[in-house]
Amino acid sequence: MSALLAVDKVDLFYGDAQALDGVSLEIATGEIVAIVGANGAGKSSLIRTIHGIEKPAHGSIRFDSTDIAGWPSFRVCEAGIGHVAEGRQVFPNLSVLENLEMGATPKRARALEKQTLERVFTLFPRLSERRRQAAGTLSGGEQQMLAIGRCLMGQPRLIMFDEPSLGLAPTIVQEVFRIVRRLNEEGLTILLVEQNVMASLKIAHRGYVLENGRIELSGSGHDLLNDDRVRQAYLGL
Ligand SMILES: Nc1ncnc2c1ncn2[C@@H]1O[C@H](COP(=O)(O)OP(=O)(O)OP(=O)(O)O)[C@@H](O)[C@H]1O
Repeated sequence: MSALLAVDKVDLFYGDAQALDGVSLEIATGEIVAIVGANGAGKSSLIRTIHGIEKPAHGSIRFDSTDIAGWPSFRVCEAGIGHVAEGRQVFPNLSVLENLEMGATPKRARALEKQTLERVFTLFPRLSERRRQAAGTLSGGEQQMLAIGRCLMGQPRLIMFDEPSLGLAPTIVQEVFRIVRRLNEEGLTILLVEQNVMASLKIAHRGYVLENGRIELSGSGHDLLNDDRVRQAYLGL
């Protein structure tokens, strides 16, 4: 397996507190990989470290064979890693269209802006209908679609989703998972952090279980769904 992203022995500290402890994982081109873990296990910290928001104390993060550990976020983004952050981070006073345009910051994305915008509007017709509307007046589900659309505008090769279904109604949650799967079918590689463990392992090719900042278990989505420890701790079965 040739890894698109390879995280190797990454340690992250907040002051004296260690949030990631020797974390290693790989994602191959074309995979959906899920990260599962309890509140505070370090899932967001992992995504934020890959994205250059947090700086690891040790370890390497190789994307397409280049070590990007410690790079600032804009360079990580330029390299082709997109991040749909927790909590639907849209600019509430800007229109849908302006929010989308702001996503096209990497150089190669600017050149393709028109085509990508059409792709986003095909994927999310509601955003097209509401392109002049202020983002802050969209429903929660529409804001999540906008956050995903804005990320796509940056032409990423890998998208990291941090809790994309958090706080959304069940039908919208299904829609979010459908979109994640569709993006993957269209060729995007995906790292998915979700509190909806059942749904995320169902669509994931592989998954990792993170506990107290350490990877404790890994396997195919199917094997993890059938693992007694996962079933007890995360599925309440
Ligand atoms: N900016 C910060 N400063 C200090 N400690 C932090 C900071 N961000 C996170 N932590 C701590 O690091 C640990 C991991 O937090 P993180 O948010 O990565 O976990 P998580 O698995 O994403 O949890 P959740 O599912 O609740 O979002 C927690 O103990 C948290 O309190």
